[in-house]
Amino acid sequence: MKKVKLKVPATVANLVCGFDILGMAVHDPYDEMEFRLLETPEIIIKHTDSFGLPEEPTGNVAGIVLLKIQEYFNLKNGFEVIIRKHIKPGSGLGSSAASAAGAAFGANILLGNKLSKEEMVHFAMFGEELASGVRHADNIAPCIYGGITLVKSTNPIDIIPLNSPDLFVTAVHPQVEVKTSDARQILKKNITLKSAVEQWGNIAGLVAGIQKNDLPLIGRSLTDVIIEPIRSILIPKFDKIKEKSLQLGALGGGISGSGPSIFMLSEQKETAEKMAQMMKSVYDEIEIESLVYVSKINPKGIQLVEEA
Ligand SMILES: Nc1ncnc2c1ncn2[C@@H]1O[C@H](COP(=O)(O)OP(=O)(O)O)[C@@H](O)[C@H]1O
Ligand SMILES: N[C@@H](CCOP(=O)(O)O)C(=O)O
Repeated sequence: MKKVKLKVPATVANLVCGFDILGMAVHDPYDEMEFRLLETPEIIIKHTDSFGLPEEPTGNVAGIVLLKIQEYFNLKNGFEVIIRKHIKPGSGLGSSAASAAGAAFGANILLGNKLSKEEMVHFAMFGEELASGVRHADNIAPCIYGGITLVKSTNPIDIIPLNSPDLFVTAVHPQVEVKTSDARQILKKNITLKSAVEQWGNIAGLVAGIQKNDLPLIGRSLTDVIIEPIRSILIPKFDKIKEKSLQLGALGGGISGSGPSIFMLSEQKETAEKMAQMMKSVYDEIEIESLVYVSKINPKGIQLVEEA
């Protein structure tokens, strides 16, 4: 019986302007996943965390991904997965993507690395479909590839790994739940050509800034005229946190994924830590509990920590 242990990182999707196409992996928080290949065809999911997530394979994003892989390879084997989740579900930090991407990655190692990264993304997207109703890959891709990725297309899958600037990421997760599925439903289905043109400018500017390591360009491209004005209404003190972060020296930032987490990028650790303190105190003032993370962009993504 083979065993694989993984460290699966949180991800920040959208990077403000790149709805459903841009994302980055961070070092903290991360989930731990342990896989065993079984002689029998069952899929067993166990959670050793306290989030009360479904353990039946069809209700858990990891289970769905494993079922699809089992079906694709016509396997007689099954899988046992033990998940210790530290990325809170509904945080906007890619909690569902971590389990989905981790499942594809872990199963692939147990099966002798038969899948390409694109194929792992393909299977992991079934997990995102279960969580949010949509097969988006902007969290899954950076989880699997590491660093910052551009999802040029999901059909066919075309993932462009971008550079990983050496930046700090401060994230705050106020303890109000925003489900990705709900945060998608409130979005407008149509946008004006004027706002599309503005957004294209921001996305292109951000990708150019990342590739050229032009930090001021990254900062001024972290602007969203389409999604943020609608979703930020669901996040208490969003404007205040953004304004104060910029005053403290953030390059820029905004909603992480579909929220409620907010992330900010900075060059200096000191700035990142000051922002974390400020974010916590803003939520303390209004008696909303919050979790704060000071981390860096994670160029590697999912890490294999043990194989036996
Ligand atoms: N293994 C899992 N990890 C995280 N969420 C899961 C898992 N399995 C099922 N879910 C469901 O997915 C949803 C959380 O996903 P989502 O709203 O996208 O949160 P996040 O933004 O943190 O990824 C919840 O409804 C949760 O019950
Ligand atoms: N592009 C998606 C990203 C969702 O990220 P999550 O971390 O909130 O699951 C969206 O914005 O809906």
